[in-house]
Amino acid sequence: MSAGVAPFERVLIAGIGLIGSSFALALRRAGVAKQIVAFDHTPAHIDEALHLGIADEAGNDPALAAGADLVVLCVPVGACGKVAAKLAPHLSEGAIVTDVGSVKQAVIRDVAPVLPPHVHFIAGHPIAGTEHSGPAAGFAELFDGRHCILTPAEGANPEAVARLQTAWEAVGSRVTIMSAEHHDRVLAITSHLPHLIAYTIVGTATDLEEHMQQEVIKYSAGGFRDFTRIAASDPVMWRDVFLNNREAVLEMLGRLHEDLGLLARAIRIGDGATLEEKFATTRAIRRGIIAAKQA
Ligand SMILES: NC(=O)C1=CN([C@@H]2O[C@H](COP(=O)(O)OP(=O)(O)OC[C@H]3O[C@@H](n4cnc5c(N)ncnc54)[C@H](O)[C@@H]3O)[C@@H](O)[C@H]2O)C=CC1
Ligand SMILES: O=C(O)C(=O)Cc1ccc(O)cc1
Repeated sequence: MSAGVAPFERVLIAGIGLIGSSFALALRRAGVAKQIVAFDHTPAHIDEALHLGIADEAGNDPALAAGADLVVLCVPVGACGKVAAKLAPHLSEGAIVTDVGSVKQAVIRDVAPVLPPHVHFIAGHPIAGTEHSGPAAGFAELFDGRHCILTPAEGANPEAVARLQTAWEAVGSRVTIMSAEHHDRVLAITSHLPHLIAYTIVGTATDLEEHMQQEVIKYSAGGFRDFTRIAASDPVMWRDVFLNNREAVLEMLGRLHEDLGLLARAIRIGDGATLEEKFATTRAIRRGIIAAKQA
């Protein structure tokens, strides 16, 4: 049991994929959930969650939410509103409802209005994941040492926010609280745009003629390999991220276009000083990230 954290009686994970199953396993590891139940619409995921011992009960009946004091929406961003509406009639008085979606303003827009007034909705996003999906991809250590951002609405119940924060800390995360708008702008540049670039570059390479494709695979130990890992991420999840964080992603994409234009010009006119200066700056940023991780 995690020191000082009162366990939840019944935790409902709605969407027992990579993040849902990892959270369930991490809660178990921390001993902060007496009972874990899974709600999902994929029969194979329900079976796997039971078979792998991720959940004590699992099914596609929204009444599974009855009696839960913590409900975690772990479905793609575009499905959060629909799933919350299904669970809503079964939610207990005082339950904390949260989510793990990669976009926050759209989830809050879709979920908050469909919930009854007797629950506490606090949106959240663990900054931890992989390119894999489904219950079998989950692991208890996923959130260890990783950030988790909570974006409570103004006027959210402070005890509920604190309780949710202790749950994320119990599973190993470092919690930060910020506005949903700020979250969406920060994640647009740090996560959403990098995924868009990876999907694009792998797609562009694949469009090249057959003999080049073989060479792409053969020499993919270079930087391209990292892009292929990211570009293997779940298509539905990422479709929903881009459709639901449209404004911030398009703003960052515009800035990227401008910077790419400057680099293209420097290459065309042989301006080595500009290229070197740019690359020296980005190297310092990378080293700063590594140093901050080690601190
Ligand atoms: N994959 C990643 O690296 C990260 C994902 N996230 C967020 O976590 C959420 C879940 O992502 P993953 O766990 O990666 O996805 P996943 O594809 O592994 O799991 C999603 C689960 O939700 C179920 N589901 C989908 N729509 C449903 C519906 N309408 N009703 C009931 N069940 C439904 C699916 O059957 C599946 O079991 C997404 O919102 C994503 O933005 C957050 C951080 C990292
Ligand atoms: O696998 C990777 O490199 C990731 O970037 C994982 C990830 C994907 C989506 C998120 O919202 C947060 C983390």
